[in-house]
Amino acid sequence: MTSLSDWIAATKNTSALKPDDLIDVLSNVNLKQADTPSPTEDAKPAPSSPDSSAPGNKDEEDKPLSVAEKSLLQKIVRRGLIESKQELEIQRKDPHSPLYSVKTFEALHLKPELLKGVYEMGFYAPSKIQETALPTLLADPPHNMIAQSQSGTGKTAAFTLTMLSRVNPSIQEPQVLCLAPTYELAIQIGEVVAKMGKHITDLSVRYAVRGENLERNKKITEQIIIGTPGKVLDWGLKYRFFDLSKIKVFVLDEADVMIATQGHQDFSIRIQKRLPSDCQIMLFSATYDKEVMEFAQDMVPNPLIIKLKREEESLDNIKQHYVMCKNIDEKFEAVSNIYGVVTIGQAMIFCHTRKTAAWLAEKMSKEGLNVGLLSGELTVEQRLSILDRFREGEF
Ligand SMILES: Nc1ncnc2c1ncn2[C@@H]1O[C@H](COP(=O)(O)OP(=O)(O)OP(=O)(O)O)[C@@H](O)[C@H]1O
Repeated sequence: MTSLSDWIAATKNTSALKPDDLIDVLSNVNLKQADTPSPTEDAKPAPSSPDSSAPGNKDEEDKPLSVAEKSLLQKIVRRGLIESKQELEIQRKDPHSPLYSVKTFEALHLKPELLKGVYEMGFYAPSKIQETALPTLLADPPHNMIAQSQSGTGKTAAFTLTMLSRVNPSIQEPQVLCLAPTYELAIQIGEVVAKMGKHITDLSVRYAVRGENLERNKKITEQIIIGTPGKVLDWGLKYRFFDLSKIKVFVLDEADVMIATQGHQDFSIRIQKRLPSDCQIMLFSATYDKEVMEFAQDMVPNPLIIKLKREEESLDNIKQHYVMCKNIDEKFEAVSNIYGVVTIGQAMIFCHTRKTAAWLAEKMSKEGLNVGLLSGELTVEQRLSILDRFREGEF
């Protein structure tokens, strides 16, 4: 069983109250302020509790999310940029290459149509990782790079910018190859390419993912291929739909997810071996443990390695409270009391089991609140849709 502080994980827009006023109001609903994160609560659930029907508890049957699904959800949840205050750790294999960073996109001397695309996406200044990565990625001769930083720090935008600045739209053949671990992640990258490259004329992208097929003896004319390793290997090596030796830029995104997916690592290595020696290779990963590091170093010769330490979530402006409840009905009462005294714009309530979540959602809906249910039985697409609707303020 969990306490209310597990239920009420994040609330925002708690009316116009100042934090101290809020504490006063909350004390009236018997909330205690926590010195430490959520206390444990041993109280047994009342008979009416959905948790009490343990034997048939469907939550035990929850299929865990795959690494790729987690990564996709994280990408969607974190729509905005995470601006890190952490120092970058930079390792250079080539002692002669200059180490510098830029504070503006203009300083990168991008093609005007590309700069326009960047600005239209609302990017006014490079993110921390972009400041250091971009001058190196865009330098001539090109440098290889391994970059590790958590999701949302601007890696996709950094390699997309590099792909788009190196591609020659007047040549109708693949010059840029980007590998992603899943169909969904490939599409996400394609969307960024489309937005950022919107003003580049004659540029097109071909997805090499499940469901995409080509007639034998066809040649791909799109300049950028974004795909999953198996399909790309088939198209490049087995069917020769494009010439791997003409690739100028090779990106391997989500390397940590890649190695967690059966077969992807081998396929990626086989693709990499067919690339020309002057091809620029970039590898990105949210984590960088030993296995990822070994794979990265196999894939990327002579790289600049950039690592950005994970940003600790700051709790400075978040006050935590808890209510001691004997059972789940008391918990519901506590939630209702809070809703009774504070105007809550939006809230996320985390429950211990999906059954509890469904029960609570139904009870709250009956009280006239707009509630969305997000739990294990939904597909990734359904979850994304709920998150989108939440973001749009529907709940
Ligand atoms: N320089 C920037 N200024 C403002 N927003 C940015 C900038 N760079 C990226 N973003 C935005 O920040 C979010 C995260 O960026 P991006 O997807 O490139 O990060 P990432 O490290 O690849 O994370 P993920 O793996 O989750 O995609 C995106 O919404 C992107 O549009």
